[in-house]
Amino acid sequence: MEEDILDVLITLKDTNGNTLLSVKEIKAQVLELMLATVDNPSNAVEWALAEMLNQPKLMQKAIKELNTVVGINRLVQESDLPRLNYVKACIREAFRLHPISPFNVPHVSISDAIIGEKYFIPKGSRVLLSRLGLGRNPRVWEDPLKFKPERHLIKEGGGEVVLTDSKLRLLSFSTGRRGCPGVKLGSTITTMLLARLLHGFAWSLPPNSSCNDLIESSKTDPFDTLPLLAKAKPRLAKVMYP
Ligand code: HEM
Repeated sequence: MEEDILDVLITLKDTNGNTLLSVKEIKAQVLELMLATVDNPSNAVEWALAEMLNQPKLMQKAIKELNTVVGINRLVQESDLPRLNYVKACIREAFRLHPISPFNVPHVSISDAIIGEKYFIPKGSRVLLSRLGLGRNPRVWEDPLKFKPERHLIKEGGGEVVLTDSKLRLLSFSTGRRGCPGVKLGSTITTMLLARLLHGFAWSLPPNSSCNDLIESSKTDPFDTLPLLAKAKPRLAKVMYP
């Protein structure tokens, strides 16, 4: 039988052949994986939906892409994801504008370093990267507070949009040896979630929705109120829904 991650954690041994991780440590590892896998995609997708409901033209563009790539006679499959570039651009924009936390997890420098020929970081410094500072930096992003997925589309040659940014112009999965090891899985889950929600349902805002206020307040207080309230109506044939 194939081992899953829990089997691997339980059977890990130290150099003397003794069990490496205690039950408490295994629980902590599993909890961390579950939080990383659930919280990041749901936060990005919820914000992408809110922004797209606030600018219905963007929603229409994404639906057009889904109708072309997938059609309406089957559900979105993993093999469709490389071609759903507009949907991925919307997710990148949600990562840029609405990160799940203000800072990346702290790192400690293991030696003296000079960054960008300007900044001296002494050995032992605790370094925090500001996700908001990167994603909303007006020197990097034109009209930084505007949700504009088009900025992530690769103009020449129509290359594939990916959710990582190795130059750290925005912080999605971070980079380097402590960067997220779940890039492939995280990208698949997030893109599939948004693609299936948009493909399977027509979304609208209830009367007197506070969606616009939510987005406006996120410009001044980025970690202000969620959840988003929205109505979903099936848009595919009845047999398509299990
Ligand atoms: C959209 C989905 C995800 C996003 C945006 C995301 C983002 C991140 C970020 C920003 C970090 C910190 C990197 C750093 O310290 O510089 C991180 C670390 C980590 N992520 Fe993810 N992640 C996602 C999904 C996942 C998934 C699916 C898994 C595993 C199943 C995972 C496992 C981890 C682990 C174990 C670390 C700690 C790595 C280390 O400290 O060396 N993540 N993630």
